[in-house]
Amino acid sequence: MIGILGAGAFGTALAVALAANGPVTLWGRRIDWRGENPRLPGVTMPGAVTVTQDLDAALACDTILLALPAQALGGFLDEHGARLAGRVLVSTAKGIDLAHLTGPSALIAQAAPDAVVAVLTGPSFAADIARGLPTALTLACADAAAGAALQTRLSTPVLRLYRTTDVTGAELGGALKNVIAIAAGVVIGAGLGDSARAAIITRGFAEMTRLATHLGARPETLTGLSGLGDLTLTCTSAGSRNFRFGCAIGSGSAWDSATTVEGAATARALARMALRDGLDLPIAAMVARLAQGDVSVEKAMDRLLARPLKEE
Ligand SMILES: NC(=O)C1=CN([C@@H]2O[C@H](COP(=O)(O)OP(=O)(O)OC[C@H]3O[C@@H](n4cnc5c(N)ncnc54)[C@H](O)[C@@H]3O)[C@@H](O)[C@H]2O)C=CC1
Ligand SMILES: O=C(CO)COP(=O)(O)O
Repeated sequence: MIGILGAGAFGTALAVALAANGPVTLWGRRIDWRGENPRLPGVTMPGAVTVTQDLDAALACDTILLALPAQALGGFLDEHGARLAGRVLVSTAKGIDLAHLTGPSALIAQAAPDAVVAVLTGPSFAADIARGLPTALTLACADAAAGAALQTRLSTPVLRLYRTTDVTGAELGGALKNVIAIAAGVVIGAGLGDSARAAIITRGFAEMTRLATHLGARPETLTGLSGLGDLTLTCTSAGSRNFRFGCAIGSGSAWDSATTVEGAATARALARMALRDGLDLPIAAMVARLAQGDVSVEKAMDRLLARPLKEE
């Protein structure tokens, strides 16, 4: 049976989609809604989904999807990680943990060393998945046989999973694209135009590839759904919270800090990793400063444009 931890927009959307394959237990720490999750308005839960605040019910499942935000995952695992032993654990968070400078799969593997750890990522808005719109994702698992079994188990007629053993590449693609989506939003919010956005996407992709391959990812994973695919979606759609957050920075508009924006903390993590490893990640470093209000949009653009001219 499938359990999902985290009854936010994405956990709820996955529960709705996977209910097509059988019963699903969806756990949230505070379920103060019935029938329709306010984080996913207009979506009714199928009968095959049990929504619960009882963590034991979800932990009784053999396959568990962790749909908590990246910066919340470490705390959750500190408290409950030992109880995840022996399960198949699928991370869906798209971020780098600021405290440990690692992706969610490493945190999970550390908390539950004997578990099979996989990553589900790729271009997919929760609202699209919940509405049953066709979606293609990447399922990454270092254990090829376990990955193939999961691929079958988590695919539905409209949710098409492609598999890879490159967990590092798949996970980093999903985390890093959020940072570039903020940058793309800043460009659009500040009225700098579509040409500048295309430049940010392309140079951002170069940064993503530089860091991911440095950390052991296969370059071709970055050009797949989890990298280029998700980068394209989030840099071009107002459906993305990271992109909208960037737009708000660029236009000087207010932003609701309760909204999950994974790219802000991940940009800070990347800035630290760049320093640690001597890497050049100028867009990520600038996003980190913009997200914290440490630099104006004008200064950020001036600084990026004033960098020495170089080969592409
Ligand atoms: N919303 C989307 O379209 C997609 C989201 N994702 C990823 O899924 C992850 C979750 O995002 P969303 O569900 O959209 O966020 P959300 O903001 O809708 O929901 C987050 C949920 O996590 C819960 N939560 C936060 N801290 C917690 C803790 N310490 N213990 C237990 N529960 C906690 C919150 O109560 C909330 O229900 C993120 O990493 C995001 O990047 C991935 C693909 C698509
Ligand atoms: O990861 C996503 C789409 O693939 C969702 O993006 P946002 O978190 O920016 O809304």
